[in-house]
Amino acid sequence: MIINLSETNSLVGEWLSEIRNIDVQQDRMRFRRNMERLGEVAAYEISKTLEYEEKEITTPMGIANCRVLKAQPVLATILRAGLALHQGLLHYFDKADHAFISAYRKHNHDGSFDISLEYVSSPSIEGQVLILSDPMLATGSSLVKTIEHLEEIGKPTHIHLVVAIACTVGIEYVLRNTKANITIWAGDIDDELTAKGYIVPGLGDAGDLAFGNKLQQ
Ligand SMILES: O=P(O)(O)OC[C@H]1O[C@H](OP(=O)(O)OP(=O)(O)O)[C@H](O)[C@@H]1O
Ligand SMILES: O=c1cc[nH]c(=O)[nH]1
Repeated sequence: MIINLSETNSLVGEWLSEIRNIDVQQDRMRFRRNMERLGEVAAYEISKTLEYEEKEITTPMGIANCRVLKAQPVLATILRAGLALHQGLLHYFDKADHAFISAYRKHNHDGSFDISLEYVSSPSIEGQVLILSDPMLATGSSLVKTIEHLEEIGKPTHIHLVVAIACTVGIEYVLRNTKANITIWAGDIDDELTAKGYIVPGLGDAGDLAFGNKLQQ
């Protein structure tokens, strides 16, 4: 299932307009905070799809029947650009365990690139709901490689992918190359991808905007 959060009127549109805007996105703190806010809204929307159970809670005045999560999801993100989005999800799923994966584009001399995945730190994800965040779903190769790797650790019951901007071909690539039960929550979906793998209109380089330019690998 694919959910485009921009298809309904909400503050998501306002935040994305700032994240994309060349005159506003240079304000790194606002850029990161808007990513966090997207993560927060996605967390709330995803929370409606999870399983709950009744629990009796003692208040100073009596007993209240509350509906609480049956199990915490596991939150995972791809370093480094995913950190702000992840922080937003963490604000809401504040009892979750976390997985971190480092993936970056290693550029070849001919201009092509491979995804290099070097660091993985994960709790058990077997039989759990996994929420994997990454601001950009461009070619989809980072997410596919990450999911392949995480699935060697354990098979989640469901994977929620949270992305700020997804590209149509990238979504198709992810859905074609993973067997997992996946829901994609996208802030917005763009149609064009450049030969260098950048989304158009997109937002530019999410990692650099959040944390500064990196040296080319
Ligand atoms: O769908 P793909 O084509 O794989 O591209 C998306 C990847 O690109 C960005 O990371 P980037 O390589 O810029 O690394 P960074 O986090 O270090 O900035 C982004 O955070 C994704 O992980
Ligand atoms: O458009 C894109 C594609 C990949 N990574 C980014 O940061 N931006």
